Amino acid sequence: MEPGFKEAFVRQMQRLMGSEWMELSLALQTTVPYRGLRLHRWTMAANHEGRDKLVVPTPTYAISTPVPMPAVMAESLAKPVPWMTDAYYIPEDSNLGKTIYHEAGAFYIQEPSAMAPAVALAVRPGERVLDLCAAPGGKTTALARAMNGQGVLVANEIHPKRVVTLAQNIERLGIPAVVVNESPDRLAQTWPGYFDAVLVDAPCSGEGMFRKDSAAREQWSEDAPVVCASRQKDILRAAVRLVRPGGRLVYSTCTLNAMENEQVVDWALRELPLTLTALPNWPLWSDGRPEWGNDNPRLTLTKRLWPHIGEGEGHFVAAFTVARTDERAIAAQAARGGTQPVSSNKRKQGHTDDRWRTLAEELLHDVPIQWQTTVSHGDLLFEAPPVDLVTTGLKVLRPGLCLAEISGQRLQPHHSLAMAVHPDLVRRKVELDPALASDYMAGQALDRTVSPGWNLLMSIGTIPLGWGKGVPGRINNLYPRGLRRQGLLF
Ligand SMILES: C[S@@+](CC[C@H](N)C(=O)[O-])C[C@H]1O[C@@H](n2cnc3c(N)ncnc32)[C@H](O)[C@@H]1O
Repeated sequence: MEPGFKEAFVRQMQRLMGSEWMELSLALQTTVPYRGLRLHRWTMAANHEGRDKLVVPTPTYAISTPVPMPAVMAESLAKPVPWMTDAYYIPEDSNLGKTIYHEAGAFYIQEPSAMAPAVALAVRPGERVLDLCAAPGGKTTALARAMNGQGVLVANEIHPKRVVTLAQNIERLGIPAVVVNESPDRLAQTWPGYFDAVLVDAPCSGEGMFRKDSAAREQWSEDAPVVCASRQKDILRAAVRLVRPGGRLVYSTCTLNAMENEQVVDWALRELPLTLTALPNWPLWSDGRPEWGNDNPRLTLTKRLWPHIGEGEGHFVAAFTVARTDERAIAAQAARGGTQPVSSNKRKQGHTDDRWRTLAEELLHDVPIQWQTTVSHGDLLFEAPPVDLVTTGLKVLRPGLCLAEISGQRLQPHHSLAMAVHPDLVRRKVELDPALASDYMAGQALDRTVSPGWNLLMSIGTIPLGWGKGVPGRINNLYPRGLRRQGLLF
């Protein structure tokens, strides 16, 4: 038996792949896993520079305007990931994850093959998009980048602990998403046919991660693919109901197992109102195998990344169009105005909170329409959810961007607002050099003289880091205690 693999796994792969298993096995055991990152607040593209501020009104969210990556960082990113814009391979021992730039959401570290499902969903600004199995948020954050801060993005995670991590990543990357903690079935009952595009990055037996994750190898059992396939079908049944007629659904896994890949897709094509659509010809990805899924010839439209062939870990992706759905979905589509893009500033009517209005006017040159009223949730004030998204009765962690929090008698701007707001909207900013930014993220007060009493957006270049407050002789540090780290690199 090959070291590190369970016997039943080896038997299963030999049965499936024949002699090719030897190549895969060798690659899994003798080559290093691929690592990558996606630029998020940064871009390598030159065309984001020099927007004409007289013509283009300042967008509400920073995410709408990625900024050019510093040349010195760009030099270390030599090899692009071919299937994703602004994504690069990084060395296995890269310490970019320990830098101030990572903590500020300039990029997201993600295994390259895992970038493909968000590309496959091909979302556009203004769409209504759901990431149904979203934690820790790798794909949600890519979807948000593609949506440019426009439309409705909902990130759902069923697991109560994992949804907290999801919300933290969404905050760090400055994303104005709705975050929910529900079962797919409950969402399907509440939002029939609401979304233009739904991503199902399904829980799976994780065989594609065996090279990089010894825990995945140890946790695998012979039953896992059977249990996972049954769960995947349940999730897909619900997911289909969430998509508008004619909308898109992407199904992905990080397993090699045919039972969870080709066989689930073959089942979905027979049981659900779905047709497969072609994916781009990503370099070194292979077609799905019809012989592993009931000889269904359409399965060549699905894609696999094999760790012994492609430049990434194991992944499977299938893209569907939803042909028709139930009557509730058709009625819901008519009610929301067909396939029209949704305007991000069309929000439910929240409360007009005088304290928030005063704070917002003090902080911002111009208070965007969607922040003029708020909804409250305990001590927190949020932007109201999109106008046509029903959230009553759901476990909603974040109905939208968190704007402010009540602290004693006072209202303070929330860290999420600092991370999401477009810096050009903010009245008072303090730009830090990298060394000072590292001190700030460690929680130190900064020795600078500014007018006392002001809330200040601290930033590195134009990338926001958090709030500070002017007091005589220094800037008090409002970076959240739970996020502080000593010795971040720069
Ligand atoms: C592959 S992970 C998602 C990774 C994520 N999309 C990303 O890119 O960071 C699958 C997720 O599905 C969740 N999950 C597990 N069982 C589920 C179920 N029955 N319904 C929906 N989601 C489930 C898991 O908690 C896990 O967070």
